[in-house]
Amino acid sequence: MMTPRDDLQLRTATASEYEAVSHLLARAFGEPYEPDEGGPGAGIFEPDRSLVFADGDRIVANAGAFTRELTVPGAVIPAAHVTMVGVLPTYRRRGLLSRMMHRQLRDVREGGVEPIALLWASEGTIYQRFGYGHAAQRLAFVADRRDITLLPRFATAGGRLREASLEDARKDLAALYERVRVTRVGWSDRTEAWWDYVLNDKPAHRGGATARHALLYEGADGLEGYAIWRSKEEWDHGPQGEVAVREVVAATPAAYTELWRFLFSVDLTRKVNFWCAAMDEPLLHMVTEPRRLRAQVADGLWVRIADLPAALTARAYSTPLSVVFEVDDKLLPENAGTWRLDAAADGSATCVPTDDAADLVCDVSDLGAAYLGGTALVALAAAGRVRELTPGALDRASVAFLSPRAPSATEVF
Ligand SMILES: CC(=O)SCCNC(=O)CCNC(=O)[C@H](O)C(C)(C)COP(=O)(O)OP(=O)(O)OC[C@H]1O[C@@H](n2cnc3c(N)ncnc32)[C@H](O)[C@@H]1OP(=O)(O)O
Repeated sequence: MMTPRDDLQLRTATASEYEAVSHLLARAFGEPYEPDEGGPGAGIFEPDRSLVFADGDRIVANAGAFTRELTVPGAVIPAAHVTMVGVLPTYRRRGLLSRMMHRQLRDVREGGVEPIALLWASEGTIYQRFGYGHAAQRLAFVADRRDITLLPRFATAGGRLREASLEDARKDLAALYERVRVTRVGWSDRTEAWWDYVLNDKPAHRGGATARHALLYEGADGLEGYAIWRSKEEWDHGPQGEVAVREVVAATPAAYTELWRFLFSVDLTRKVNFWCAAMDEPLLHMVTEPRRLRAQVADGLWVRIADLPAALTARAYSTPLSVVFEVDDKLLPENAGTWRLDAAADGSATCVPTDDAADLVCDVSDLGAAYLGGTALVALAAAGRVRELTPGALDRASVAFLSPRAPSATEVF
């Protein structure tokens, strides 16, 4: 590390500093800076949760958080959605990120409302040192649509597809998303300001593709699913266009089938690109040759337990469980120690300090990784991260922590 900048003071931002923070982030990410005064980014900015370092009148580092709900196994909970983290290139490796992360986690914990923090990492290597665990992987695929055939059992389901502009469809999209997101672990709530942000489709960001369209599927009882997508024209001895899928939200299997049947059949296109399919993506079970989806595993959500007993009792478990964890947490020592977690069949759970002998030994990042029910404790044990002291405890805890459907993430925040 270069000489630490202990002289710089950490403080929260003011509302008028949004552009200065955006400018800093553009520099840190190596992106062109685009003023967004009054734009969708400004609408979701939470200055009082934005921790900044200023050197004189220049903001040189920022770490923010959004106040949102997150669906976790069996519950919807408040969770700090950590975001907009950046340090100016000439201030890097002087400990500024570390100071922001320590303060942010302390604030989240002492706020007493959000038992966990979560984030998307620009690089996985950054956040594990602060106790984040990899909680939701995703699948990204770019398939040649000519290779993708639905199994014969997926005969046309009936219903109706219609296309609409994002603006016209917005109310319908929001209503359906709200219905579905509470059933999907890893999905966050969306206020009106969030819909402005999610549906923002600046021409400069389209890379030569069309505007985004909404594709809506209606069954006998009304709207059952939608997709947001765009296409890009390309020619090379014939049509080579691409369909880029932003999100697919379906309340019924019929909606899911018909939306994807359409997306895999757009005239003059060859490639279908979807970057945030779930690890248990249904398409893998719907097509004749799953291999041809060419799906690749990528990281998605990283979770940090801020308040261990609050977090472990906020979610539900797949089976009743009684287990004693010995947990290490260097950054938030209140989480460290030996805890008994009891989960009952009715979904309630208690988590209290105990003097009983531990069944399992782990780091707080392992509980973060397991929190959404997508990373099995048994896999973390195989990796040498979780240690079993009582035979059988690992399997029992592992099964209880798992979520029936894999957690997934719909949007980078
Ligand atoms: C949730 C989000 O917003 S993700 C976006 C994160 N931001 C970016 O990727 C933008 C570009 N990068 C940056 O702005 C900065 O390099 C940051 C924010 C990643 C790191 O900020 P810094 O102030 O340099 O971090 P800091 O000096 O506190 O480093 C802490 C430790 O992490 C390590 N570290 C920090 N960033 C990285 C990295 N990108 N790769 C590897 N190690 C890293 C440092 O080497 C240091 O290790 P040490 O404790 O063993 O010495």
